[in-house]
Amino acid sequence: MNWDDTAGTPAPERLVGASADREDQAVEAALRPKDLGEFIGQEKVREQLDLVLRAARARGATADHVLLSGAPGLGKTTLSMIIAAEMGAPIRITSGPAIQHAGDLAAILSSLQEGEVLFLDEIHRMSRPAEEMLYMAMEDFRVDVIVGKGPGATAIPLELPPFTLVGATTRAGLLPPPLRDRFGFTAHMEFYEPHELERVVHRSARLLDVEIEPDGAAEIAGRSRGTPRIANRLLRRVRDYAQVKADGVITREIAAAALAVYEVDARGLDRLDRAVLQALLKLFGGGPVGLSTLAVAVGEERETVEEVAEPFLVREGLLARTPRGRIATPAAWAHLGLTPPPSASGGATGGTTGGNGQQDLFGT
Ligand SMILES: Nc1ncnc2c1ncn2[C@@H]1O[C@H](COP(=O)(O)OP(=O)(O)OP(=O)(O)O)[C@@H](O)[C@H]1O
Ligand SMILES: [Mg+2]
Repeated sequence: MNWDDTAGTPAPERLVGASADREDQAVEAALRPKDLGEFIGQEKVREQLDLVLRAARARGATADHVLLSGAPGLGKTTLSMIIAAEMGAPIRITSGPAIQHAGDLAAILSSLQEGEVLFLDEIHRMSRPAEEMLYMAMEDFRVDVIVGKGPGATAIPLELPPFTLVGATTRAGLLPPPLRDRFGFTAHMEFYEPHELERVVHRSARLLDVEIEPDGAAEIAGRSRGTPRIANRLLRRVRDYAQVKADGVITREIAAAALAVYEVDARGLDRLDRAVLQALLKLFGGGPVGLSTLAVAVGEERETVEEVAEPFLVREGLLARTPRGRIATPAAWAHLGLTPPPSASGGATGGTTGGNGQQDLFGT
């Protein structure tokens, strides 16, 4: 299949995509660690959160509001549930987009029990009026409910029981400072190290009753882009393969063969990622080349290349965005097993073409 075939139709969820697809949602509940001890990695966050929660418990108080920030699939929802469990408190789950009006939020807040955890996912997508109501609720455990309209409208103050707000966002930078400041504790979730993902894979394999060898887990972990959700998803696909093609046991060979079928390479790049790199290297000598040109070369939308493929390539140090265009790094040549031409700039010493050095055939 050529990438062009999918143009105009919604792209299927990528095997290495970080957001949850339908299948993930169905199985994730079963794989979620239930307490801090079971939560793998994120040492700093765990240690800090453990102190915050222990101290609150010792005081017999409600825990401070917590903001969880980090990329999709790193464990924000999981951690919010752990916070409630550790506090022995019930949890109410909602999200920014679900709260369109301040009244929606008032209804939720006024029905909270004392000590309850309110998990507000995608908190950066809340409406402005709701956000302002939340400021007061977080700080003073009080909301003003507006009754009536126009000049006759009155604000009726409503006391709230103390609660813990756990906000989650993939875009901490988008939160207005007054909101960010009202959290007592902010946890920045990092991408996981391969050895941590190996533990995630072993743990999930145990829960799914799948037999896996340490090398098999390492193979899956190395292709999971630092993200537990992807590790769990790859594990499921490898399990299928092991059952159909072998005796069900996941070895390194089985994991590698299975993921080759799904075109996820040793570093976690999929077909689109590799198509972008290949075009950059083979057609444009490693760049610099404009985004639009690169997108045309792989038969994709500009946005797809920029938002779907590039972030991981940049994070992996395979591609760099420069004012003159996209360039490949030496690691990119090595990853695709290609030798850079002697003139390849790699971004270090200017381009190989005239003008601004950018090979932009179609304009940007
Ligand atoms: N530290 C961890 N240890 C073990 N499993 C984890 C860990 N973090 C996440 N997971 C697993 O990864 C999956 C995704 O985690 P979770 O849903 O909490 O991510 P998220 O940060 O809320 O993602 P999103 O931004 O898409 O909402 C869960 O099934 C969970 O089991
Ligand atoms: Mg989540």
